[in-house]
Amino acid sequence: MTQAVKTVKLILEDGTSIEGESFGAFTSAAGEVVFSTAMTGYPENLTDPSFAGQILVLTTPMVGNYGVPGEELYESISKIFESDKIHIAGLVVNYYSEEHSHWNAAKSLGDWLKEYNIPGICGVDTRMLTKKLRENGALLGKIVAEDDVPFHDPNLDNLVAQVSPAGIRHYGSGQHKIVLVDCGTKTNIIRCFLERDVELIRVPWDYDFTALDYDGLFLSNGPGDPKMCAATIRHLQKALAQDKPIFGICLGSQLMGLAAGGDTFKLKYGHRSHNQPVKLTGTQRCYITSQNHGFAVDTATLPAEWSMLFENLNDGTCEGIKHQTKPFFSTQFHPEAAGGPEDTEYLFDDFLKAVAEYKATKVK
Ligand SMILES: NC(=O)CC[C@H](N)C(=O)O
Repeated sequence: MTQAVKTVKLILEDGTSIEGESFGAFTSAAGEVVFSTAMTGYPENLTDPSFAGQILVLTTPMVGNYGVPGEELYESISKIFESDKIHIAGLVVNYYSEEHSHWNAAKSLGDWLKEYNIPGICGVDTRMLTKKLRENGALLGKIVAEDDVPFHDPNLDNLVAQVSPAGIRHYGSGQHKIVLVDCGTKTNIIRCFLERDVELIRVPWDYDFTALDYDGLFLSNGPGDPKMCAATIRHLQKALAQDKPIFGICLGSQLMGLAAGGDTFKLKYGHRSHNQPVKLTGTQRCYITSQNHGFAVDTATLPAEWSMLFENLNDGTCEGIKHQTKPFFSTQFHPEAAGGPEDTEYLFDDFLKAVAEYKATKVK
């Protein structure tokens, strides 16, 4: 039996109202409407905690055709997904394909969204919608099924506190003891460390890690406005006064900028795709990177001992920072990829090399 088509609306705060067809959960949800131009990677993107509170528009015209994999565990974390649930508030696509075919597909995208009570709307001209978001900047919006819901700006919430784990967890065994401050970490960051001779101590966003015995500090990605993470910034400031290597990704990069005394600002519509070009400062070397962020460090506000490490070649914004003399660096993009290109995964090796060097100087 074919299912009856259920109509839903995508309503934006500027008054735009677009009618489409429901897939996933038939429910209403509000959030910040953002777009991604990535052509693949919806299992990874939807489970990336950085997307919490956001209604995600995918510009690629057909979505769902490779289904969603089943869950498998690796070291007690997901082997496939970027966290243990879907984090987006809603999904907007042009053509949704319930029919799917892939060697590891276990269910359809619509059934997966239903499991987590997340609404999807299809039949939307997502490229027209993206042009609007590029002109106006990101807008608040809502997917409305039967009951209306108020608009809600997720950037006013402490989303990191909502997605960060409650307790400390240990993973792996290896030469280097790394503290990972989990502001909403993607599991591929954990996988990247565990493939590299590391004992990982994963702590909540507001945990005072400075008293722990560790060799290097890592700050994860995460949702929302980095200025909400006052506790992490406070602890990070203590770590910046020391010499142990520090590496931050995305939100982690923004937190390092803020802890160093710099400022962050909201980009007009953010960077979300798997093909963002960045240039390594001081070279002509370009890397193609995976990105998902709406805020950035304002390079002009960085104190003299810090500088821009990577620059976005589309809009010139800061894609990472580094300290002039200490082993502290960050990337605004995602070197762990998942999905996206793996070209910058070597940065995990650079960080661990800095950790090994730091330990060697300590022994002397
Ligand atoms: N992926 C991330 O860590 C995103 C960081 C931050 N929430 C932003 O949107 O800029």
